[in-house]
Amino acid sequence: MAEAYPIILQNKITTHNPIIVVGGGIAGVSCAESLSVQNIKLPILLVSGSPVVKRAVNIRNESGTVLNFDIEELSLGSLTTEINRVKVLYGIVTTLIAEHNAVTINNNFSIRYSKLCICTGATPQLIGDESTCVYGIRDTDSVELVQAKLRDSRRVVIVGNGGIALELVYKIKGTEVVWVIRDNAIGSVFLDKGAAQFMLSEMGNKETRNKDKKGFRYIQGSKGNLAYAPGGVHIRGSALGPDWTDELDIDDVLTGKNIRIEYNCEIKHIQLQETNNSMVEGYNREWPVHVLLTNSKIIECDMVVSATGVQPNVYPFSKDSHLKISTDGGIIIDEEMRTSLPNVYAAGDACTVNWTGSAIEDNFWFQMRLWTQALQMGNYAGKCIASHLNDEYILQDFCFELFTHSTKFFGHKVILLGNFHAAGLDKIDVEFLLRYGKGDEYIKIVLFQEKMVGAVLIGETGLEEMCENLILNQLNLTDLKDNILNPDIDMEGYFD
Ligand SMILES: Cc1cc2nc3c(=O)[nH]c(=O)nc-3n(C[C@H](O)[C@H](O)[C@H](O)COP(=O)(O)OP(=O)(O)OC[C@H]3O[C@@H](n4cnc5c(N)ncnc54)[C@H](O)[C@@H]3O)c2cc1C
Ligand SMILES: NC(=O)C1=CN([C@@H]2O[C@H](COP(=O)(O)OP(=O)(O)OC[C@H]3O[C@@H](n4cnc5c(N)ncnc54)[C@H](OP(=O)(O)O)[C@@H]3O)[C@@H](O)[C@H]2O)C=CC1
Repeated sequence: MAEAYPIILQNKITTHNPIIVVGGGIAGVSCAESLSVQNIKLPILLVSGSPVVKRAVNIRNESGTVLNFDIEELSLGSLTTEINRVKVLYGIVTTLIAEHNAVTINNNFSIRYSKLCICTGATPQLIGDESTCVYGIRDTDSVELVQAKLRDSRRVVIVGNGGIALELVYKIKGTEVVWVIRDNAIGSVFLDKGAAQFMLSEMGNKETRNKDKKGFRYIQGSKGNLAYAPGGVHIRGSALGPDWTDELDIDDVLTGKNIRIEYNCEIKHIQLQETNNSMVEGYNREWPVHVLLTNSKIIECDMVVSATGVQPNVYPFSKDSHLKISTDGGIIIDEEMRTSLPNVYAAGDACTVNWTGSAIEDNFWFQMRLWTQALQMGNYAGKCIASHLNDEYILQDFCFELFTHSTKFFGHKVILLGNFHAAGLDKIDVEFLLRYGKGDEYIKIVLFQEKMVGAVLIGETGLEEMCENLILNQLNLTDLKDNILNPDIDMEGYFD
């Protein structure tokens, strides 16, 4: 292998082998930034396959651990002035030659590294391609393409039920949308059925049926939880077990918004008008694309947007058979961001964490491919690399103790904390506390064995700090849970 890829030391860059960071996304740039302030003498080289890089700026804490920041796009060249000590190279890493601690750039020349950090992100995992009128969204170019296509479209089919679909469905105006999801509620990657109902009732014109009392929702259960409405009206319900949302009925809420949701199905086949074989009799040639769903319906449309998740970019690194790849396609990393290859690290969407500790036990962090995690992982990878070079002990960063995500869906602020999905918990020991103010807020707190393990906070709830403290300190809430969401009691003040 070494013969096939002769190694040329890039003496122009350094007489020592640099630390090479591959990828100009948030993970790569934050890794380079983090390395630039560590106590290390080695040069730092950022290799990016794109001339435009992304950097997190104006980083601010919404509460102890909930982060928010803006994303700045800048030219690769300007990074050298923005980040001290970092050199840049516009090129694509085409081979990893781990036995020589080297990477090949553009199949042309190779550079040895002291340490390598792979931050190559992910690519949309699409159900088709442009030849079948299927489009995906990942970067600025793809957004522009989809926007342009949408402008000329009368009807679009959106498939997928995660972040992109949620944002797109909300934003599209003037084009009819048929949203195809394989679940029985929208936004299942981030939202439970109650939150989905909250979002839909915001968007649709139709009132939800006979479920609201004085502006708040009361859910029947069997354990005696409280559901509160803003303004202090409260009623005692009973247990909000994990299946409480099964009672909700959200069909057709979007009638009148030019959005139709096809639940519990997938796309089976896409047929273009040029094809002579029509799927069924009565094939309508007015529409260029005919989409056959697994529920046997046929949707006539102009285009399909596939918002169906991402696949980590691990090629060309995965050509090395010693690099362990997870079943989800990411490069497996340990607690100190190391891959299975010596001196090789990974961060951001490209990696898959293999850490012990889970939301079910005493750690409330889990991986999701998100901006915040790309930033935190890149930053921490820089610290890990420096500590290994200096032979120092490193404590895992605090940010990996609690999952936090701050975003906006359907125009509402959404904060997700800890095990907000109540994933993997024994149903018998789970309770939900709920506060629901129509159009205002939706709060769901997940208790497990009387302790808070997760929270969904939609709207301006002001509860993020209290919730994150209660999740982290695992206080027994048996005596407090009935009041924790009572808007008339200042629980934040109580815990101070
Ligand atoms: C449409 C959309 C909206 C999103 N919205 C949100 C949101 O609201 N909130 C949120 O938290 N997350 C959001 N995300 C997810 C978030 O964008 C990603 O999790 C994050 O940007 C990943 O950063 P990264 O640095 O790991 O990868 P990327 O940003 O994908 O960067 C990878 C970089 O590696 C480079 N590269 C790849 N291969 C090579 C190679 N072989 N050689 C050299 N360079 C290479 C690429 O050119 C690129 O510069 C969204 C994602 C999408 C697609
Ligand atoms: N505001 C935010 O936080 C945002 C975050 N993002 C992030 O960007 C990345 C890309 O977003 P997105 O593409 O929405 O990915 P997500 O991972 O968020 O969602 C993918 C969705 O597609 C579904 N899906 C996958 N394959 C198929 C298929 N063949 N047919 C039908 N449905 C399918 C999944 O269903 P199932 O769950 O059943 O597998 C899931 O609902 C993600 O990392 C996401 O977290 C994107 C936009 C906004």
